[in-house]
Amino acid sequence: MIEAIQLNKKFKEKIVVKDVDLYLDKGESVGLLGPNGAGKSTTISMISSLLKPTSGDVKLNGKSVVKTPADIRKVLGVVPQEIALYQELTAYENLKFFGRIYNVPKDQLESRIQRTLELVGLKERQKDLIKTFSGGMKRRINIASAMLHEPEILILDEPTVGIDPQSRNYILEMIRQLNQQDHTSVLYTSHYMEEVEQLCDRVYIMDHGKVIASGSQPELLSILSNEDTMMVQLNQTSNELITAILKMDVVRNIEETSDGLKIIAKKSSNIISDLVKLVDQHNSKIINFQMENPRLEDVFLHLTGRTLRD
Ligand SMILES: Nc1ncnc2c1ncn2[C@@H]1O[C@H](COP(=O)(O)OP(=O)(O)OP(=O)(O)O)[C@@H](O)[C@H]1O
Repeated sequence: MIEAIQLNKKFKEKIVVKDVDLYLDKGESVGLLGPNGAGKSTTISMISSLLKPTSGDVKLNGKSVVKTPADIRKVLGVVPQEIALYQELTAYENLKFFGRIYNVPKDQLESRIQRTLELVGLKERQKDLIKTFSGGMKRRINIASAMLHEPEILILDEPTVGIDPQSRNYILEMIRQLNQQDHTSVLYTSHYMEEVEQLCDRVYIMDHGKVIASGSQPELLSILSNEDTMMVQLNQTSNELITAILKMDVVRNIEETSDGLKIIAKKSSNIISDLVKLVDQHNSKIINFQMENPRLEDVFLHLTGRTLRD
């Protein structure tokens, strides 16, 4: 359906997106996961024809979007990172305005506004001014405005940043429904691993402007098939002990979390006994030990040596 081919973007001499290949098939939910500044927004701006690539192309059903941007705008709804609403107008008035911009036929505008308000759960608040809404509610109206022309494809740029957990869950559930029940294709950017894990069939992991890994979640997790992730709780810990664990041959990473030490190590049969000995030498004790299932965050760490939030 949509295909990005060798997309590149330079701002002055700075390369911000490099050789990005990406596709989104009909009905799919695809995630673009990467830390701040990875180039996600720039990539989707090029895909949605808002920004011209320095080189490369984007195709919609085989036809160049760069040459004929009008085609993609008809089938695409874009929810940008910034909330773009008129604060002094009501939710209803905002949607009416956006409906006209998106060329929604006049005789369908009213029913589409009511349907999208229902979708985002704000029908009861339609007569209230936007300035009285919480950040999460504004975001929901922003999503509604991108849905008025009933797009086949929805692109969302970090739609849950800076909003309360309740609105966040609401938005995630709403996007899931749009994808699974209405078969809207979704391209979702985020630096929250959990959201991408929850929503997306396939994932592109971006870092420093490049796609560093892509595939279904099981495919991406298989990158870690030679590693074990374990959560270890100690009765007491010290910097010396953490440094000593990190120095163990098989240990690749260690992170202090609220649940204990998260240790990533090369698969080995004697890691547990070696760990017990080391902990003992430092006059500490393991009070809980658990093998963890690897997650997308660990894939990113494995590939870059950093966490998504570094
Ligand atoms: N118009 C611009 N001119 C110059 N540099 C830019 C411009 N737009 C983006 N950049 C730079 O390009 C890099 C990628 O930015 P982009 O917004 O695409 O990243 P992102 O992954 O979406 O991150 P974020 O979540 O922080 O928006 C950043 O270093 C950013 O400063």
